[in-house]
Amino acid sequence: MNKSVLIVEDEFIVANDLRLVLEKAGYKVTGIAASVEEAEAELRANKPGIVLIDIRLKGKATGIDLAKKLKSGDIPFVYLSANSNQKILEEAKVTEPYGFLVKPFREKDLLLTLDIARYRHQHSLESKLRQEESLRRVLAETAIESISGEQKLLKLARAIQANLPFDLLTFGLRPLSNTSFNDIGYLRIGFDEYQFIGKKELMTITGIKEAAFASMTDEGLRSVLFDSFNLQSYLVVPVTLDNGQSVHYAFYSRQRDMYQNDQIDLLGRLKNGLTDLAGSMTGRQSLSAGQAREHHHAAAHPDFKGIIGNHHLLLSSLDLAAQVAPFNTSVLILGESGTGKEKVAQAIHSLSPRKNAAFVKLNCAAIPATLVESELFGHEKGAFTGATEKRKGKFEQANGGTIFLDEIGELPLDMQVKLLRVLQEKEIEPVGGSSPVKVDVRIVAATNRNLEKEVGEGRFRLDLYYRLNVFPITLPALRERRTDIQALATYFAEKYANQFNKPVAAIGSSMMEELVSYDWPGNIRELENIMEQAVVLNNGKSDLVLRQRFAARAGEPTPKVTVNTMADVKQVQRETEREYIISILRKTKGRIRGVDGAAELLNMKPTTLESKMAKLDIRRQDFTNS
Ligand SMILES: Nc1ncnc2c1ncn2[C@@H]1O[C@H](COP(=O)(O)OP(=O)(O)OP(=O)(O)O)[C@@H](O)[C@H]1O
Repeated sequence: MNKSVLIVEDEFIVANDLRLVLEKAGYKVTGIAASVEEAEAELRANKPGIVLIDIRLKGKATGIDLAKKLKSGDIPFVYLSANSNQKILEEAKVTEPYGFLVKPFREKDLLLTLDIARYRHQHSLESKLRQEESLRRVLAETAIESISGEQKLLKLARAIQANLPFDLLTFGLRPLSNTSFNDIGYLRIGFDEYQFIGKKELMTITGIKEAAFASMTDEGLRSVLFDSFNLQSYLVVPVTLDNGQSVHYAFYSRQRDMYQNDQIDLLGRLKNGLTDLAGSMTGRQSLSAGQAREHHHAAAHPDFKGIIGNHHLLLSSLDLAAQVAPFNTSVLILGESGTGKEKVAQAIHSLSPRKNAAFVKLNCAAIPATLVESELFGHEKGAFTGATEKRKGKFEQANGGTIFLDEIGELPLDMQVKLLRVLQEKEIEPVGGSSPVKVDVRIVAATNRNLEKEVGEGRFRLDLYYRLNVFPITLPALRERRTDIQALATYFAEKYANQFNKPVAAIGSSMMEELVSYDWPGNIRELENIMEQAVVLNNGKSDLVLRQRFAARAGEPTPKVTVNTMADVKQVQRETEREYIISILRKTKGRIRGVDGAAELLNMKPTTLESKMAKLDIRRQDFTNS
């Protein structure tokens, strides 16, 4: 990106000061505008590398209005504001700024913010360009491959998903023919799994009768698809073939307002490739040639193995993870506790070229503030009392690999400054060390806090927030993807049955109903614990059942006294499990092994029971005389 800046600021003295600072630092100032109109005129004359925008300006339009226009023109911008209240931060956030400076700011903050903004823009642009390039290649290769139209559409579906997310992709000649309906499509059913939808499948799923196709209109078909597949938005790309025929690709999503200018522009740039592909699909190989169909039910993407679920919100997050994985870009994973942030961080590592190096985790909330620095950066022998030996910190352990900084919102402010330095300089300073050490580490951070709020309240540095927020991925709460609960519960039931060497029991229907309607404040971790407990307590002959009723019902506020935190959930489970094992041990008078021993009654291996008892603080001898 070129080092030119447009300043949009209505206070002349401030604007002039900015100009002097920027010019001294080697930037070219293309102009100073006091209002949105003036800024637009400046932009027409000169396209700057970056724009500094004051939020409140002369005239009716605000800096936020200008930002929206800059965003669609892909010009990066940084806000300047005298006020950092949360409401303004939230409004500004919607426009996805590259930085935010709170007045008054120091010269060095200004230059740092511009540096970060340029870095972010360059990285997001680079990865976008690389992806588009590879997509264009796939289109060209698929167009000349001699495979069926259905297989071609499947290839397109897989390749384009990350750039243009969809839940259903259809393809067909237009206008709809009343003699031969030959639309084909793919429904996304897993991360990399698609189900073919042809006329037959459509009739089965939607209940449309053969006769209805004769008078089917485009709108009629769309409304059937919307109802049957629970769709909320769509985008159609019409292309015209050499012979004058018109063909429509249609992308449908379960998310509202999924398709914006970005995607329309992308499709515009891909139009030639899509036209060639459409030509090859409607030409030699007819669409309904009846060739062997690839009903694609393959296992999910290998690197997302163990991440169960196919709700569209989860799949969108995994798309982002797959998209960013190959690059060194920092990633910020957001989501409530127990939603799978660490799992996704690991997947990003194993999908990256760093996969053979270390993945090192540090939970910023779990170490005392005084030890964070030496945990992260290591220390020299004698650096502080107790430092009897030189020790490598997490950054050095992760060299060449990935560091996962969990609960980044808990990092003390002085450590935030040091972390920012590592991000910029790519070097660390061990505690008590005299010289910095170069490290090559990719950072994936996670938090369940609202970082904007933390910034607004002065607990999290704005510059670090922007640097980490280069690529945010938000994981949905379990209650937002209830359709995945059954698959997850079954997965955990099998996992723990195998682990405890017990037969896999079915989940009783009333238990499943409760699981699906519960609000899951502890998300997947809570579900996993509940399933583990149900398996442990199962007698191996009947279905799994819930041992206690949930505290929080769907739609009802979580009662304060019972289960509020993960720790509460664990405590309740621990106690129930403990009570149950104790009741069995009372019956067997402390006998664990043999016929009618506690292990047999609980249908678990005696050694498993013994380790459970140790974990739950239960002593066998307490029951031998009772
Ligand atoms: N989609 C998934 N499929 C199967 N298991 C999952 C999935 N997501 C998470 N888990 C499991 O749920 C538990 C919690 O996940 P994880 O530790 O990744 O959550 P987290 O968001 O990092 O939690 P926290 O914020 O509390 O650190 C783990 O045991 C993990 O293996």
